[in-house]
Amino acid sequence: MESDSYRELSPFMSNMLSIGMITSWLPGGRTGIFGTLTIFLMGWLLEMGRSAYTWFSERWRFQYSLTAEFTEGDPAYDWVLAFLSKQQVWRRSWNFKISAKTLQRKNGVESTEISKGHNSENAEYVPTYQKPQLFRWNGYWVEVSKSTSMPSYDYQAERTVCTSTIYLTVYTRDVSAISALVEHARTEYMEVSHPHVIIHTSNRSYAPFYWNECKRKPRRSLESVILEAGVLDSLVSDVQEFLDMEDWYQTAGIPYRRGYLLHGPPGAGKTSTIYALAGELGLEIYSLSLASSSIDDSILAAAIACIPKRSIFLLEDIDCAFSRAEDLNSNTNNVPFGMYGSPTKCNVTLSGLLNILDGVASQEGVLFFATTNHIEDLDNALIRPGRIDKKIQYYHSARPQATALFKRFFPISHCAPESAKEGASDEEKASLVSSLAEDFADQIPEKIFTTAELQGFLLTCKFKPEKAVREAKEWAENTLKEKSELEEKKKAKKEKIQERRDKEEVEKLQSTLMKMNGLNSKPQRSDSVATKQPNGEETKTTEDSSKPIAEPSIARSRSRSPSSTQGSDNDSWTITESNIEQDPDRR
Ligand SMILES: Nc1ncnc2c1ncn2[C@@H]1O[C@H](COP(=O)(O)OP(=O)(O)OP(=O)(O)O)[C@@H](O)[C@H]1O
Repeated sequence: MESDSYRELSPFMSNMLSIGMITSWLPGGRTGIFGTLTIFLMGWLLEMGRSAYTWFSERWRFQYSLTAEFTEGDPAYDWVLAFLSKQQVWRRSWNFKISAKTLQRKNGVESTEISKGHNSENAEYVPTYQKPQLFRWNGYWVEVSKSTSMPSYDYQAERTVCTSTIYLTVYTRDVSAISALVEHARTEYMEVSHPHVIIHTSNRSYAPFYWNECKRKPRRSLESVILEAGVLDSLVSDVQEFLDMEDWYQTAGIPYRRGYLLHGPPGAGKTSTIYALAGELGLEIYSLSLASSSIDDSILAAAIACIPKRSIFLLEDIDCAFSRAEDLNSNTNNVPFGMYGSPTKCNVTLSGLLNILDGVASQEGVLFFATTNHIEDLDNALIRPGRIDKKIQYYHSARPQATALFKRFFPISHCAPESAKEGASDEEKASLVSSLAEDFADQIPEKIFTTAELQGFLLTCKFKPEKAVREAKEWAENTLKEKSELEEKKKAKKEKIQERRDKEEVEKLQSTLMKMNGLNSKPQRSDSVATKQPNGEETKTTEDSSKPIAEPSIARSRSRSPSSTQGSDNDSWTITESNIEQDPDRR
């Protein structure tokens, strides 16, 4: 800074000199070298004063202030944004970034405050803090400023990205002021976030990794997730116990983390459970999909390294990563992308994931949640205790779930059954809804439909419980029919694919054997002996030229893979070279 002032001095001096020269020759100006020198001296004194002020103020600032830096992507960045919004620093802001309100978290200021009664619910006002602003907090002067990195193009996300950094300068020598401010910011952030569940995701596929997407969803109550009795309570108390027992884990020398696997049919409520749990316990979710080809072991390790303590790390549909390889290999040529057997490729290796779960790359104090529709496809090593500590199975909807869902859809506060008598009390209406719920459950075959399917049907009968009961049977029959037709189609398609695979495999093996035969017959030709005929002509004879080339037999065998704990059978093709073996010359 000091040297900068001196560097600035020489152009300043030459400017003063030229101004002095010009003014001295203007009409009425003081002529001569004396006038020029006076102006030059005055300018020089002013500049020296300015430099001295800068020098002293910078030294003072350096010694009596502390600056904290918060970079976008780090959770503390969000805390500080929420804190600044609460401090109303934006009231002195010159710049706002305005965008349509979406689920995306942007830490905008309260729209009602900024718009003073105008309807601005649809827009989000985010102060940019591009110019430094000073405010008082807890008896300290604090200055906020922000810088944004040069834009770079993210090829994966196909858009230009910039990273912002917020600087908070607290004018004090007390370091604890900064930590108090950060803690205060975090508490306020939790308060602001309370009505929502915050879900962080990322589409960055290169270093430095950070969770660059943040969404908020309205909190979902635990009661709204309908599961078998006791399942949710036991999960919530398990998670709560884990969060309360950090000391015990440390004393016992056990890694402080816990893994949960939620498995069962799609639409049974696995994701809903995790969101409701996060809302109940005030935890943030960091979610990744291993189905994305941009994620590899190093990205996964970096991702988990940036997750703060007491958060949920969610890997959805974990089976997509390591299983179904057979399916994927089989038919990538002819099936459109996104359909059965689509060529999605996961770059995360099983050992990479195991390392993360084992703690080599994992973060202490993080709750790991994985969901899958196919637990049978998962490697046993992945789900052994220590990596997955609690497994929860989800089922198709049973009768109690169907009735509970019906009651949740038709609360008497929102709809009165048509069949209720005029002037019926709330109790009477409630008991009527309960009996309608039983009638509804009578129409629905047990453990066939998922809760999501039942929810889809009930949505077509909003505010009309009687209609739902009337139409349930027909809906169930039609849906079952559709399902079985779909299953048939899928089966036929699978068989076709399998047939084609078999054919290709046979052709491949046959051509390999033909080649082997060709190789085997070559040395025999070289064994051919040249014999001289009495007439002097040389003739070549091959030892077994008369023997027919044996056709290999190809048979399909089923072998049980020792690594497969689920006992899945592997189809494999073997070549039975019985006829080759019988013929020692062919070896
Ligand atoms: N047990 C349940 N209780 C309440 N709602 C449910 C339940 N199961 C499913 N739903 C509803 O069905 C929809 C899908 O549920 P959700 O995403 O939780 O299922 P999932 O098991 O995670 O499915 P997938 O395996 O496909 O991810 C949500 O709208 C949710 O409200």
